[in-house]
Amino acid sequence: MTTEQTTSPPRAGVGIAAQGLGQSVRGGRQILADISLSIAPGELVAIVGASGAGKTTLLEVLAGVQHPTAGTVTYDGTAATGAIGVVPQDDIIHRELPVARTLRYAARLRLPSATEPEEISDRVAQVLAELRLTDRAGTPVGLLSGGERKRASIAVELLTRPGVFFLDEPTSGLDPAIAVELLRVLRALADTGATVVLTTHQVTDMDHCDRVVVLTRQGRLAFSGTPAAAREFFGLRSLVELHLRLDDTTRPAEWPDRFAEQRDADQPAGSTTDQPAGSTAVQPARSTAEQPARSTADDGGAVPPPRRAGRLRQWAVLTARNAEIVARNRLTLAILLGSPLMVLGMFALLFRPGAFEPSRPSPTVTVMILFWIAFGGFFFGLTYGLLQICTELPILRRERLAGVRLAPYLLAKVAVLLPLLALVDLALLGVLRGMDRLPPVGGADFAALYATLLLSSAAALALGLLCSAAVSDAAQATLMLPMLCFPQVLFVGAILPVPAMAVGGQWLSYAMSNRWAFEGLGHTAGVERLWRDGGSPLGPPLLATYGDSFSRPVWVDWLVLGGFVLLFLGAAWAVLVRRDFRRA
Ligand SMILES: Nc1ncnc2c1ncn2[C@@H]1O[C@H](COP(=O)(O)OP(=O)(O)OP(=O)(O)O)[C@@H](O)[C@H]1O
Repeated sequence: MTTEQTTSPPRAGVGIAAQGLGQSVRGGRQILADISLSIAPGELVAIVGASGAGKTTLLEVLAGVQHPTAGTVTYDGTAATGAIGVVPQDDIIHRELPVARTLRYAARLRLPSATEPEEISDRVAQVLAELRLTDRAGTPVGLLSGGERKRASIAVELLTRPGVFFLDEPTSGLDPAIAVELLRVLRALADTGATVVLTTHQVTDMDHCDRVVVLTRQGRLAFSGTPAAAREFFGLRSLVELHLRLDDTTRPAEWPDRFAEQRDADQPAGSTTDQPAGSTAVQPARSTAEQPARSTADDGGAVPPPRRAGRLRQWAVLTARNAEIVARNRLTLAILLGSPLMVLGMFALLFRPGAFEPSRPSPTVTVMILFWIAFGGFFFGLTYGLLQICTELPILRRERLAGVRLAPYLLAKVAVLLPLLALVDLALLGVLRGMDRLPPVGGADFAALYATLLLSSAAALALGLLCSAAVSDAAQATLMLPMLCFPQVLFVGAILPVPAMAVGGQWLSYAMSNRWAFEGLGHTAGVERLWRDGGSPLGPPLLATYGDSFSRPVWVDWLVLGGFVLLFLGAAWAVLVRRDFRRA
């Protein structure tokens, strides 16, 4: 670890007051009960308790990430949080990008659109120095050590210079020396005026903090005050024995009751948020005189909401970041482009040339060629989209909290994946056309075939994004694949013509984007004329079974496919909105 000097401009810390907090989950189980406490600006605070005691829940409620079922949280006396930094437990930043690039994208997403590039560079350099990561700036996040990754994760939130940080188990999984180093970084942050609240399992972390908030297994407040006061309150020489002491009672409610009694005795009537004797000595990390310029809330006004980048800027930044992630992940790129090329090779091996030859056409082969091209476009689009969101839900959650909007997020996915699909679709049609697996259509008709296929891929991409938004992980998304593909094979009208389907099937076929792609391709490829007038006796009877499938003008198919694109994207947006990244 380097020991370079850090520049830590003063911050406006935020005082937090919680009153009567309760949190219940589905089924009525209460995770937190009647928690009242106050945290002064510039304090470094550890929330401790046994596993499952509700530490993360309390942290998220204090941060405004979860809404409590009872009680209130105020920040400098107001309900508005202002700028806060939330650093989740998992290392949830993209692993492919170097640290400095990650911070640059994060800064462009989080800072107002008008921020000059030089200012962003300065801010990134400052934060790298502050978290002692300058010499790791060019290293991909995935290659950092655990402690460095944690600091990189904190650095992301530091960019906006928030007055309060919430960190969920920042020291978990770190070796003791690295954990101490990280706590020093957090101490330094608090010393610049920021309020820092963290959860921890490590009792040794407590001694680095100004205040410890102790929860019982039942999610009740057993204590809030200085580490020294905690030792006195629990009758311990060292806080190492705290967990044993908490469980060392036949009556679990004993500690919260004692704490409440002591607090009531020490506080003026009506006050329930302060500490008992011994803990009232807790001061902000800096005295009032030392406090840096405070937010307007100090003067009785509301903490101003954080300004953030506009939608267009967010879309541009997310698009650039997605493109860089894809470009840096060579294997992913090879799979994205390589698997369609393999399918193309299979088509070339499967289908003989000349099926569209007017003097001796092969009507059944033409159906299959058109169907499989349509299905190929659908399948590539679907698989491109299916893993996009579910594999980065924690990242999205974190970025939502930092003000990233869902429409730019979704459209940035489309902006990177659609050009790749356009390449693949062009290769598919161009190669098959060059190998005489398609009719020798002119430029305009080729463009029409391409437009149909690309729209079909776009609809499938949007469907993939929708499903990816709806599931919880990659395994669920993969399990959806057959469910999504089978109907797009069975109800398209290629294997069984639409007029030959049962009524239910006919209705269902309207909802299959692949049907419209298949029929649009057939119309442009001149299937109707070829079967009716070509030199195959199979043609006219086959055409009769397909009814008017290929007679519709192709723009109708385009309209329907365009409608599917909008419908699926809109639904993906709505699903993400409903997911409610703030747990209720
Ligand atoms: N949304 C939820 N639905 C149901 N139960 C939940 C939900 N969120 C948390 N819980 C439960 O509430 C309890 C407290 O969870 P929480 O994650 O806050 O505990 P914790 O003290 O941070 O635990 P750990 O130290 O193991 O991370 C746990 O038993 C957890 O299973």
